[in-house]
Amino acid sequence: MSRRALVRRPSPRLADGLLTHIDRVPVDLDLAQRQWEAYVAALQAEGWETIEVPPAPDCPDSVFVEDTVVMYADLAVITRPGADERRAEVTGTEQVLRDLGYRIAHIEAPGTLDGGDVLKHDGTVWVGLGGRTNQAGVDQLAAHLAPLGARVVGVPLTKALHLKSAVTALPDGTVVGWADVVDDPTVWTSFLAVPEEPGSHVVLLDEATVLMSSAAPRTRALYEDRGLRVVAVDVTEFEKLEGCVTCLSVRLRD
Ligand SMILES: CN(C)C(=N)NCCC[C@H](N)C(=O)O
Repeated sequence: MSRRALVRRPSPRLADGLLTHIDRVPVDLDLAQRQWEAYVAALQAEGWETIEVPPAPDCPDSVFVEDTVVMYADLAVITRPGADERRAEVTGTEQVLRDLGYRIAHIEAPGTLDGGDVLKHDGTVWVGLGGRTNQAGVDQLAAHLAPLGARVVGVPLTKALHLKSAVTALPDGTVVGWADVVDDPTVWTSFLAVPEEPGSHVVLLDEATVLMSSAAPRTRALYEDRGLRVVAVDVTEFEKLEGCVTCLSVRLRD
């Protein structure tokens, strides 16, 4: 199986990115650029080929490329972001995926859907509803993915920006989350509350390895005790903009 991931370098306007649940604090652009390069290098060191979506310098949040598409098998569902300010970001992602040979579908108005609201594991696709994603967006995603055998489940989300701001899944399907912002943990048969907010976001690099923020050392230890290998990266400048490790890439598996 080839392992490729989309990434998009930070805009010079990164510091103007949208904020919903946290207060604005100064962002160090040079540090953000170095952290992004280290994030890309970490993916590459783990055997992932990275493909850059052309930069979108006028879009402050464009580094958060995860929000522009939902990948499922050979299908790329291009999103319609819930924030007007982010709508222009999808064009570059669509072009790259088209050139790579993926089938393309779109979320259309009145639907809205952000990739950060979509958590996939083993044929089930949970979609956070209540922030950037609406019911029409969930319904359209379900229609696009049904022929591929996916089961799409809308889940309430009122306390965090995106579903993956609140929960992600470990390789064994355990859903890990920061309990304060999880509306209903009973959605998942196996839910594990983690001791630090940045620890609730993992990117699966392979069946035994996760990428996570270095700002959650106790959660890292918890994952290592479960037998996982952890790759940790500094993403402080993106965390200041309500981003996390998942938002900075889109994994393509085929
Ligand atoms: C899982 N997460 C959090 C994401 N996929 N995206 C983060 C986007 C942050 C951006 N400032 C915004 O407000 O859109």
